[in-house]
Amino acid sequence: MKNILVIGGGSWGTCLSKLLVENGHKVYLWEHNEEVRKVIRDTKENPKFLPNIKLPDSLNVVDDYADVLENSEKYGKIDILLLATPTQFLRNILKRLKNFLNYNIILVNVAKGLEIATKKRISEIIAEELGNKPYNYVLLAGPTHAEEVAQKLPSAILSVSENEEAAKTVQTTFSNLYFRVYTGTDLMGAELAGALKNCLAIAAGIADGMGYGDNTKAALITRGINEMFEIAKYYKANPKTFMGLSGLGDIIVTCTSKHSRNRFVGEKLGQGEKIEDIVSHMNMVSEGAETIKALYKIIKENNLKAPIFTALYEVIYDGKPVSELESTFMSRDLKSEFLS
Ligand SMILES: NC(=O)c1ccc[n+]([C@@H]2O[C@H](COP(=O)([O-])OP(=O)(O)OC[C@H]3O[C@@H](n4cnc5c(N)ncnc54)[C@H](O)[C@@H]3O)[C@@H](O)[C@H]2O)c1
Ligand SMILES: O=P(O)(O)OC[C@H](O)CO
Repeated sequence: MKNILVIGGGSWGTCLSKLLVENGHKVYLWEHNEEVRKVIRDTKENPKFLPNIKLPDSLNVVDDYADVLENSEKYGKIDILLLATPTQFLRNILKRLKNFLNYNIILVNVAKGLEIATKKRISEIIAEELGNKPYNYVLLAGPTHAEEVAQKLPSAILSVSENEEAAKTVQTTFSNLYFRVYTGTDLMGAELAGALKNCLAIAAGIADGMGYGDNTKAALITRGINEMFEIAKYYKANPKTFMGLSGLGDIIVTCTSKHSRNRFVGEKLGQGEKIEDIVSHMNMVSEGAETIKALYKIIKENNLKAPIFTALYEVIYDGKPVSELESTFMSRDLKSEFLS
């Protein structure tokens, strides 16, 4: 049995808290939104972020994560700290959290994105903010929508870390008969794959929203993966990771699922809605709509060949019509499939 503190009670943090309690661990959940915290505590449900799912009675909802880390005699020593906070909010959490990390802890992150202001990956943000605090960083990423995991529908995910022992500890802590965890070591590849697939899912959603068929979407996704390889090459990430659970697996689910927030944003864009209106009516986060801002800068500054991602940014934020995505995709010079 492990003592686990979850920071972030959105869909995924709530779902994983449930799973961890079911796996026999003691779980403390802190959620940013005070009203949501109260509702989870009082009703053992999270209707805002994970509706129609009963949460275990023994899930502990806390009002301050710092209190849990500071009072080990009351809560027990925390073994694993699970960060389930969207990318753009993470740095602020870390700035406070670092004051309470005083022994070696496993830090598991489940967010997938790049920080807009710095273009950094989450492991870089964490390293920057935590400095020389002792921790082992693990990313848990793969094709896992909270709505399905919470219903115990069989799912698989990757526990990836530069520290293999930490990845294995996370594997055994989270695995059960409906949640199969594999281990890996290519942290950068998995981080990039998770961040970029959210952008690709918006493009796939645009194709849905514009009324195109399965052929169009399959072609768009495949050519998008080709652009992801270009970006992986720039980062010197292992392209094999892009074909694993955190890459292809998550691309399939996010580009096709009715649960995907990123695909949904694309669908609405494809139907002619504006990004501000779409996101302001969503409870939940679309990481891709934020990450594309950082990705666009990376593509431009480094002259990377990524016409789909470039057109996607320009459609969302530069006022170009959604038809721009189609013309970028279909009307460029004809060429061989693999150029390099
Ligand atoms: N939902 C899923 O199925 C799923 C699966 C895998 C990974 N993820 C990733 O997990 C991360 C968390 O997403 P989610 O789906 O659990 O969240 P969500 O979209 O369901 O909810 C948004 C969360 O952000 C919090 N938030 C809003 N403003 C904040 C602020 N200023 N500071 C801190 N927190 C704030 C909300 O309180 C809430 O917890 C994202 O990176 C997402 O891509 C989600
Ligand atoms: O709902 P999305 O599009 O944010 O995707 C959530 C997860 O990353 C799926 O694995």
